[in-house]
Amino acid sequence: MKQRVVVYKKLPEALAQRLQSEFDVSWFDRVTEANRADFIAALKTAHGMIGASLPITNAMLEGAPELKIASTISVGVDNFDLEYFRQRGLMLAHTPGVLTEATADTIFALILSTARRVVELAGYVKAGQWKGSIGEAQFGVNVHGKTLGLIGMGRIGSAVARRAHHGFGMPILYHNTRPNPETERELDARYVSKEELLAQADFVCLMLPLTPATERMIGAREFGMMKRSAIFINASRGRIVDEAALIRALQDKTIYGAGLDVFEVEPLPVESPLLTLSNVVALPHIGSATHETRLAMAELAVTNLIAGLRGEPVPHLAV
Ligand SMILES: NC(=O)C1=CN([C@@H]2O[C@H](COP(=O)(O)OP(=O)(O)OC[C@H]3O[C@@H](n4cnc5c(N)ncnc54)[C@H](OP(=O)(O)O)[C@@H]3O)[C@@H](O)[C@H]2O)C=CC1
Ligand SMILES: O=CC(=O)O
Repeated sequence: MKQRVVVYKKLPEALAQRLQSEFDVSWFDRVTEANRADFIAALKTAHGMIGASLPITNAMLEGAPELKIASTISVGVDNFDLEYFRQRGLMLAHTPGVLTEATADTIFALILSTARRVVELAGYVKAGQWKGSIGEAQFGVNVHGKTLGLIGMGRIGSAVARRAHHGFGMPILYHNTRPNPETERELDARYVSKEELLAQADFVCLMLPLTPATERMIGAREFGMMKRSAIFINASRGRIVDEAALIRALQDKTIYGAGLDVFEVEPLPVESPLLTLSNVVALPHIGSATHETRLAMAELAVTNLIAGLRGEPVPHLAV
């Protein structure tokens, strides 16, 4: 008998066929309130599941006694309770590496567009407000030569630092759980405490996983420690930041601006004050969203899933 798989994100046709040829598959392009009960019912007999962008609760998995592996099409694994996976002996696979460069590109887009007010001023042109030569009211701030502070210098953080160091001559400060001497040598980066980083950096960029230790790691106290000219960049997870404190810091001009790809609640509610602030660039969680990268992520996630179900070594296990 074929093993059963539940897919909860639309997959490219070739990958869908790869799964279909080997497994008995239940397909959900995405899970909504309308089909949530069907999704949970499908899990009851599933051996494997693959998808993204959906919090998978322990209650959903309690009803899935045959489950061996969940394969997420993301590097972040915060949609799962890792301790539950460990206790049940379930595998959780993810997609590190293949999205590193695309996500670093997005972060650099946020750095540049926030500092140079690209989105705001493109809107000014489109609105027909460009009537004469621009003046100080439209000036931004330099990126080249400014200090980049990275909280989280892992795969993506290092790729951002490489762009900053080699392309923009930016001195790099970083803060991890521990120093990384190799990265320091390669990028001439300096390991500092979180407090020193917040006080010194012109751009404070978060590139961390969301974990119990990082949840709400940045709040009013931390914004208060940043330079008034600092630009805050977050493309890791919204819940690492106290969003109400961020909004206050931006409204009060405690900091200069923010470039954000992630939010406490996604999609960002249309009534969020963040959308009314001209010193904010807000993106719809597009860190890895290029055709090439999303395909590579889906391919890796399918490879992880198939390996797990065949009892072979899984290339990228988070648990
Ligand atoms: N916006 C988007 O679309 C995307 C967002 N992401 C997010 O980015 C995150 C990072 O991805 P990636 O770079 O591949 O992950 P890595 O594991 O390579 O890097 C994470 C870094 O965070 C550091 N870190 C973890 N916990 C702490 C802590 N408590 N204090 C200080 N530093 C800490 C780690 O330091 P150490 O090595 O010392 O443990 C590590 O250097 C993902 O988990 C995901 O949430 C990823 C892709 C796309
Ligand atoms: O947010 C995206 C991820 O891959 O994690």
